Amino acid sequence: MNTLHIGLVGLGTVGASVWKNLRTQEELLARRCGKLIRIERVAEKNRERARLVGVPESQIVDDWRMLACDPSLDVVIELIGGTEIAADVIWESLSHGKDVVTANKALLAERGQELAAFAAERGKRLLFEASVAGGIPLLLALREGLIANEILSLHGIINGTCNYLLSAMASRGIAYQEALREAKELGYAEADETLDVAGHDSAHKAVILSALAYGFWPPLSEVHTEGIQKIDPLDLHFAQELGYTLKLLAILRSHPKSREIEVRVHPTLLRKGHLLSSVNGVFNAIAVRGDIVGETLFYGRGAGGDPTSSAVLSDLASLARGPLPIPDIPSPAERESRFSLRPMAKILSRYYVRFLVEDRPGVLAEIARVFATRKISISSVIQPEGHRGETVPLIVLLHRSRESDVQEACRIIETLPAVKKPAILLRVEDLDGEDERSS
Ligand SMILES: NC(=O)C1=CN([C@@H]2O[C@H](COP(=O)(O)OP(=O)(O)OC[C@H]3O[C@@H](n4cnc5c(N)ncnc54)[C@H](O)[C@@H]3O)[C@@H](O)[C@H]2O)C=CC1
Ligand SMILES: N[C@@H](CC=O)C(=O)O
Ligand code: NA
Repeated sequence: MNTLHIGLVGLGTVGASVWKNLRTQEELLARRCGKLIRIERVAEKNRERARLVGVPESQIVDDWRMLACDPSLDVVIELIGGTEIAADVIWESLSHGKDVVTANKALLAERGQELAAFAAERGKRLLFEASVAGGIPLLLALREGLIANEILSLHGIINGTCNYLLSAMASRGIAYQEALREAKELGYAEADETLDVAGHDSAHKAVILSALAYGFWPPLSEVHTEGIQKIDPLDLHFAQELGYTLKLLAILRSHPKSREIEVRVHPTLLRKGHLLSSVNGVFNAIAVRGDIVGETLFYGRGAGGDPTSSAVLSDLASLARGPLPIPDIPSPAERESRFSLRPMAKILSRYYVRFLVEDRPGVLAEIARVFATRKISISSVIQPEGHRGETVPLIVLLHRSRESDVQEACRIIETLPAVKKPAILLRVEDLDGEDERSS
C-alpha cells in the first residue's frame, strides 16, 4: 500500500496525542484513505519527553530543519506553538515541497494569509482544522458543508479554557485562580495562559473563521478583544438573576450593504435557554447562520490532546486522499477587496451596565435621563435593597443601541456625583432576529 510519510515537530499535549492516536487508528485510516499514514521522524527539543511518549530513539531528532528538508517526507506537522520558530518550520517545509498541517492559530491569525498564499504558489497545502474549536470539524463545514451559503453570522464559544473557567466559577462557585490551575493541568491552556484569559486565543480563531467564512483576513490588532480576567463574580450572580449566562463569545456578522464584517471577542450575556448558554466546561459550540440553511450548531471538545489530535488526523487523511477540487480557503485575492472590518463604535447590541451608586432618591432618574437624551432605551433595572446613603450596585439592561452612544452615555453618567466607580459594561446577545441584523 502507498504511504504518506510524515514528520512531526513538537511532541507536547497535542503532538503526543497525534503520535498515540495515529498508531491506534493507522489501520482504520488506511482502509478509509487507501494509504498508510505514518510518522517517520519526530523533532522534539525535549528528548526525554519524546522517549516517555514512546517514540523509538532512531526516530527522534532535536532539530526540526532535518525534517523540513528531508526529501523522504511528504508532510510536516507543526505542533510547537509560538509565532517565530513555528513560522520558520512552516516556511521551510513548504519551500522544500512538503504539505503542512498545523494547529497554530496564533501564527495563522498573524500571518495566515501570507503563509496560505505561499503554499498556493508552491502548489502545496496548508491545513489547520485543529487551530479552531479543537476536535469539531468546523473549518471543513465552512469550506464544504456550507459552501452554498453566504454566512450571515457566527457566534462561537471557541476557547475551552475560558469556558471551563466561567462554568466552574458559576456552577461550582470556585475561585478564578483555582479553575485556571485545573484548566492548565488538563492541558487546555496555552503555554502562556494570558492568551486564553485575555481573549487573544479567541481573537486568533475569529480571524481564521473570518478567512474561511468570508475570504477576509481582518487585521488581528483591529479585532476588538476583551477577556475574562476582570469578570466580577457579582456580574455572574446578577446575570443569573436576570436569566442570563455569561460566556466568552467570538461574534462574526456580515453587513453586505456596507461591505463590512463584524469580528469581535468579549464576555457576553446569553439568555438561558439558548443552546449556547448550556455549553459548559472545555466544550466549544459554534452557531453558524447561513442564508439558505438557516441556523446550524457545532458542538464538541475545543481543547485537550485527544480531541485536537482528531482534527490533525483528519487533515492528514485529507492529504492522503489527494487534493480537493476546491481551494482550501476561499480565494482571498478576489474576495478581500469586498470587505473591511466594521469599527466597534458602529456595532449594534443590547447591553448590561452595572453602576455603583449612592442609594438616595433621584439617582435612577438622573441615569435614565442621560440614556434617554441619547435615545437609548432601558429594558429593565435591578437594584438590590441597601441602606440609605450607602453605595449599592445598580444594573441596567438596555435595548439594542449603538456602541458609541452607550459608551458616551456611560462616560457622562460616571461624572454624576452619585456614581462612585466606572461602569461595568457587558454586551447581551439574544440570537433571535439574526437575519435582519446582517444588513
Ligand atoms: N493544547 C490544546 O488543547 C491545543 C493546542 N493547540 C495548538 O497546538 C500547538 C501545540 O500546543 P500544545 O501541544 O498544547 O503545546 P505544548 O507546549 O504542550 O507542546 C509543544 C512541544 O513542542 C516542543 N518544542 C518547542 N519548541 C520546539 C522546537 N524548536 N523544536 C522541537 N520541539 C519544540 C516542546 O518541547 C513541547 O514538547 C500550539 O500552537 C497550540 O496553540 C491547538 C488546539 C488545542
Ligand atoms: N488554549 C486553547 C486550546 C485550544 O485551542 C483553548 O483553551 O481553547
Ligand atoms: Na476544528
